[in-house]
Amino acid sequence: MTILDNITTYKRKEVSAKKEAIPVRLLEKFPLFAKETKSLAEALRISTTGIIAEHKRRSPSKSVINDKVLLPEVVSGYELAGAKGISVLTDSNFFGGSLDDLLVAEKTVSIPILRKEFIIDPYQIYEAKAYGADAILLIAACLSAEELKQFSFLAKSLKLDVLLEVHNLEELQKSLLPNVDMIGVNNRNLKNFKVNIEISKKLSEEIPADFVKISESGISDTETIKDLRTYGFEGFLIGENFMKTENPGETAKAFIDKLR
Ligand SMILES: O=C(O)c1ccccc1NCC(=O)[C@H](O)[C@H](O)COP(=O)(O)O
Repeated sequence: MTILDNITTYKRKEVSAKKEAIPVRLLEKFPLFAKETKSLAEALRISTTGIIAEHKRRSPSKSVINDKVLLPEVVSGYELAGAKGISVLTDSNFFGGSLDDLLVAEKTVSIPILRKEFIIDPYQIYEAKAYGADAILLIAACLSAEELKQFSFLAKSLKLDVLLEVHNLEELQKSLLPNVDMIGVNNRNLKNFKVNIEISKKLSEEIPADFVKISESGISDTETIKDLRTYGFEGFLIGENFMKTENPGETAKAFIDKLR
């Protein structure tokens, strides 16, 4: 069993309980369901820095990263620092996040917000919309080719951008779909948690230019970003490197200033 197997098994139970508590027809009545979304992909395409800064309290690989800082301070600090998008982990069991985090982030910043979740059911896409997300993450390792097609279609019909995460060529090949805006290469091996930036570089040439290329995980210095840009990457998802510090917003600012 990998960590992804554990997470998705847990998610299936969680989602089935949530569907009972708040069915889709009620989610559709949430005020934010009618919100006009902002495109994360567009924001990255016109950006010179391309940072998506993540709110991440803890993780399976690192345990507690930072449970002291308050989310509004973190996300407003990220926006002030010049991040082009905010990623909010909404999983509670493994990452210490919540849908309330998404709501608070939506109220606090005006840049696009990615709901970082392990999506295994269309219900979670409706939930993302109802709680104010502008974009969702789909993970190729968790979904069949048919599910990727259906879930990305649903997201686009709700005006949400789609970031599709891959770890290898096989996953990439089933992910090049018309309703996908961004392809994210995850540098973290989810079997042993080792990070290897070479994975992004290796897969970069297989990603057609109509997708925004994003490199995810384990990025801790600006030299890596400058290098990844030469491979066509326009977005960089960074969590732990900012969150492990006392003031993630200030850390992000110093980081992003070096990229200008
Ligand atoms: O971060 C983990 O330990 C992890 C474990 C299992 C599944 C997913 C995991 N992380 C989710 C992410 O995609 C990262 O939070 C994101 O790419 C940022 O990574 P980092 O900059 O290394 O915090």
